Amino acid sequence: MNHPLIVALDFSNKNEVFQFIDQFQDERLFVKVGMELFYQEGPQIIQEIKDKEHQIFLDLKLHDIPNTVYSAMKGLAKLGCDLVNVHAAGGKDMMMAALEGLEAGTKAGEVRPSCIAVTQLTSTSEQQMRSEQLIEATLQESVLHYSLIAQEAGIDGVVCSSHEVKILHHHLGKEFLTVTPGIRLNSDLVQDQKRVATPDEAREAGVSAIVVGRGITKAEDPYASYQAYKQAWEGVRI
Ligand SMILES: O=C(O)c1cc(=O)[nH]c(=O)n1[C@@H]1O[C@H](COP(=O)(O)O)[C@@H](O)[C@H]1O
Repeated sequence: MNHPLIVALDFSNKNEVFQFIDQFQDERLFVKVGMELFYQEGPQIIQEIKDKEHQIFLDLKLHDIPNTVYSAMKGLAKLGCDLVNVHAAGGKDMMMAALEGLEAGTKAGEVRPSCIAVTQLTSTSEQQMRSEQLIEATLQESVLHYSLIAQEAGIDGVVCSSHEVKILHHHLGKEFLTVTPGIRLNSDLVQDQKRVATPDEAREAGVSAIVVGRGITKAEDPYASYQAYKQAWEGVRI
């Protein structure tokens, strides 16, 4: 993965999606289709976006028993996305089933989508994690633990916040993908996110890909905002 800035297409219908995408005539984007859009427009939205030659992260965060996740991933693999995800809390067997489903559903001659596991949502604080999930470890320890079981299951990487990336690199190596939402420019509102970072901080932490939604899609000038995020994210990578 070549350090993409992934734009979260959190829109409720395809008119809004294409109004947004059509502003980027000269750019091949990496976009994220999440639950809001997928549940309302269905699987055909994926092909319509692919027809415009954009790369796709299908973010449905699967979390169910291994058999169900296997079958769901087998179906999703046929859509030909670049990246999909599961919740690491579903467990190692479930993550292995997800990968087997993806292998089974990928068309001959095509590469299976990369699969990453959500560790602790970026909208979760350490205090919430402790009181609501009854996890006594620190948030970093919990993210590291989920990442370790994801790696043992053969998963390609994780979704976490930029704050946990250095410790993941230390224990899991730099090849293991780290995809971080909760990205904000200093001038942006934090909204419902808890563990946020700027694009520069994410780059300095060595993040593989950042995910940006409202900071771009709800900006007065989405194209200018995308360019501002991209510039900050690309900076000078070491
Ligand atoms: O899996 C994700 O993409 C995800 C995981 C996570 O821990 N936090 C998180 O915010 N996301 C997604 O990343 C996007 C962030 O959007 P903004 O907060 O608007 O930038 C949303 O589409 C979320 O669904």
